[in-house]
Amino acid sequence: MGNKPKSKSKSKADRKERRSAELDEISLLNEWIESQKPDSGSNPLALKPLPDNAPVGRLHDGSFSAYSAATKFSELPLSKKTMDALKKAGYVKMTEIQRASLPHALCGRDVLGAAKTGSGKTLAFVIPVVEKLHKERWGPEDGVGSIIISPTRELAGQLFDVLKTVGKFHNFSAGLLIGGRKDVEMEKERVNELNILVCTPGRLLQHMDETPNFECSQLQILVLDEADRILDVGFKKSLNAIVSQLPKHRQTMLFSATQTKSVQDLARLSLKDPEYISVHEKAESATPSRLQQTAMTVPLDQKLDMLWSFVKAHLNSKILVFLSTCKQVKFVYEAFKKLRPGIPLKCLHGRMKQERRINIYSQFCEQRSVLFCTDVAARGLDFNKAVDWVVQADCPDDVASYIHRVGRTARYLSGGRSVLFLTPSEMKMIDKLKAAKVPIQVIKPNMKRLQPVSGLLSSLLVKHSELQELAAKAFIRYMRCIHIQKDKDVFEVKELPIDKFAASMGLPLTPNIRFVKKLKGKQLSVGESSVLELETSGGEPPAEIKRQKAETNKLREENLDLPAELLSLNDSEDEDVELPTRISKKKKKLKINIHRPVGTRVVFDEQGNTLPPLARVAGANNDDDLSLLDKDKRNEYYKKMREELMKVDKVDKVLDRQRRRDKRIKEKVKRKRGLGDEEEGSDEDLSGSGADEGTNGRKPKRSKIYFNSDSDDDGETRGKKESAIDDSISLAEQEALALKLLDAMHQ
Ligand SMILES: Nc1ncnc2c1ncn2[C@@H]1O[C@H](COP(=O)(O)OP(=O)(O)OP(=O)(O)O)[C@@H](O)[C@H]1O
Repeated sequence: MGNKPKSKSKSKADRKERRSAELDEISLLNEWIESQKPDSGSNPLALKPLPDNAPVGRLHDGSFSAYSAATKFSELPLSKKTMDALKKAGYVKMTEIQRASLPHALCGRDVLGAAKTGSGKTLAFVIPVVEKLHKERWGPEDGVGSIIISPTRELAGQLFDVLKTVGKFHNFSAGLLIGGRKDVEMEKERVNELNILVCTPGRLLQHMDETPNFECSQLQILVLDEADRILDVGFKKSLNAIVSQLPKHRQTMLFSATQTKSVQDLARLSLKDPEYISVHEKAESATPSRLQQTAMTVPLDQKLDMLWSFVKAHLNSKILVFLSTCKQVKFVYEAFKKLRPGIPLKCLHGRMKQERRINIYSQFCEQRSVLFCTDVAARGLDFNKAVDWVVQADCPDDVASYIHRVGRTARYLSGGRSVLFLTPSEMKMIDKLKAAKVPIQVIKPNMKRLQPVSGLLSSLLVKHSELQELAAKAFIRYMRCIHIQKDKDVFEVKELPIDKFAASMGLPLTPNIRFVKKLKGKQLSVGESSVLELETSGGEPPAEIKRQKAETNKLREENLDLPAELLSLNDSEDEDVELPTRISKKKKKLKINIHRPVGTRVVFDEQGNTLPPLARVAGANNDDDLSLLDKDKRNEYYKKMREELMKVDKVDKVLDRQRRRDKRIKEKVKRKRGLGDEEEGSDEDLSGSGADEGTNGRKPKRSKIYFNSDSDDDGETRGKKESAIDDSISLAEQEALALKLLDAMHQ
């Protein structure tokens, strides 16, 4: 007790002493930074490095060491707190981008930094953020001092971790503001106390719009990681809205492996004489030197076979597989999982709940496994233990996207390998990659080692109707994705073997696609009924809208936190889907494709649910997913089913012809009736006569019969009446026959 006042005064004195030491340190750092500023526009990498063990900081003569020539963190004018944290994390030597940009950034300049993937850009902006606020003695009452914006939630989370590492011994408050989190109300209460925000654009804008008293008028530093992505059209509106609420007087830093060079973009951010730092601009390749890159031609309908074979051949690796849409990721993941390849499988896409996304991300960091993902994982992510392979099963949108995807492997000093599957029509991508200094080698796949998976998939789809729906959606999404791609040199729907592709996914029939019209075409091989052609009746949307839509769809795939006005540009989830396995909500979706191949008619049960064509076989043996793989059994079943369906088709055609004839006659009768009215009198008379048919013994007039045939008479009467014009086979008989056949199929 007696000691208490003493220790209190001691701790007060300690605090005072610490504060004064901190102030001294800050003033020394400011002096050091100011006196040794690198020339504006100079490249620190061109300077001769300081000799080993050379003194750093204030020298004997009162001058300071030249930090622009620093190669180690310890040679930079950094606070002790930051230095200790870097040391603790094991960071000693700087990477090239860090050496080139930190001297400029530490003296408050705007920086536009570009360096290969995995080259350490994160520390190049996190250190200046922390140092700036430290030197300004930023505290909770000062509000938001720095904002770091990332295009994806996972990347924002990763940046937040690096910030925690570097700021470990500092006293700032920092917050991760990303969409998909439920605690937004709590966030709103606390966001005004945060000094550093790491966020996605949508969530930041949400706070700007909704959080009372949220303001960033004191902002010191703004950072855009993956800047070219954030400046891209998909984020344009949100970024403009954000920037309009920030003070113009601030430091701005933009980093990416594929940096923007657009003057317009930079003007939007009001950069002041930025330092352009592109450390690998003169390098031989735009990708890491330890990365081995290959590409191979894989016909679209063999893609899944190739992917399956690849996975089976690399069971001890950590593999990242990129596909172009969420639905494909879901389908391939679910289907392959059921086929148990012998390695854990995971999937990551923007439609997943945030918690699950985080779990999957951390599991993949730790485990040898295959992660199927969309471009949500393409940028910035640094999976803890090295990724061995990046497989691009679907062609990336452009060269930049390729570079970021392959950049998930061969990071920092480690090596890695990548393979790109290209359909024959996508091979032009190779020229584009080579022109952008990507050393990619085209190799021939070893077809002997190909393990076909399509047969297994069709069996799976029989058993799991939900998988059939998923496959159909994946198919449609893929087609739409190709359709909206802006680079038509590479992506062309018309070049794709659509029916074969659907079959390779195990689909019993090719789903209809709303945005395209099926037309007969010569590109098709026998057995394929159609090619897809753009529907032109409504007129093509202007290129910019198409592009915005494509971009927005892409962002949706990545589930970035988009503002509502951008989301409204999007089609609803299933807009293009006309699935045989579900009843569409909108009436107009109920289209019948009369051109579909013979034998692909869909069968419904009593509840109106469709039955997969092989459901009967599946029902016979439920124990094993692979039980339907008896080839003979399956072929026999297909043959029988085909015959039955052909019979039904035949009857359908007769019925159709009959109906059309009925219609023609009806119209004729109507026309006649028009005349008859004049001749015979009232309507009453007409209908009455028809109803009386057979009772007065007179042969009724044909027109009256057909007028009545549309009434609610029972089938028998109708049959009798119809027999008056066609005595070969009645409509009722034909319908009964059709029903009988359908019934036979159900059993
Ligand atoms: N100076 C350093 N010393 C040792 N390791 C470092 C250093 N700088 C960065 N790293 C490590 O290198 C890896 C890649 O760094 P980082 O994620 O910052 O790369 P990047 O350039 O941002 O890549 P991308 O373009 O893919 O976003 C990380 O694991 C990081 O911890």
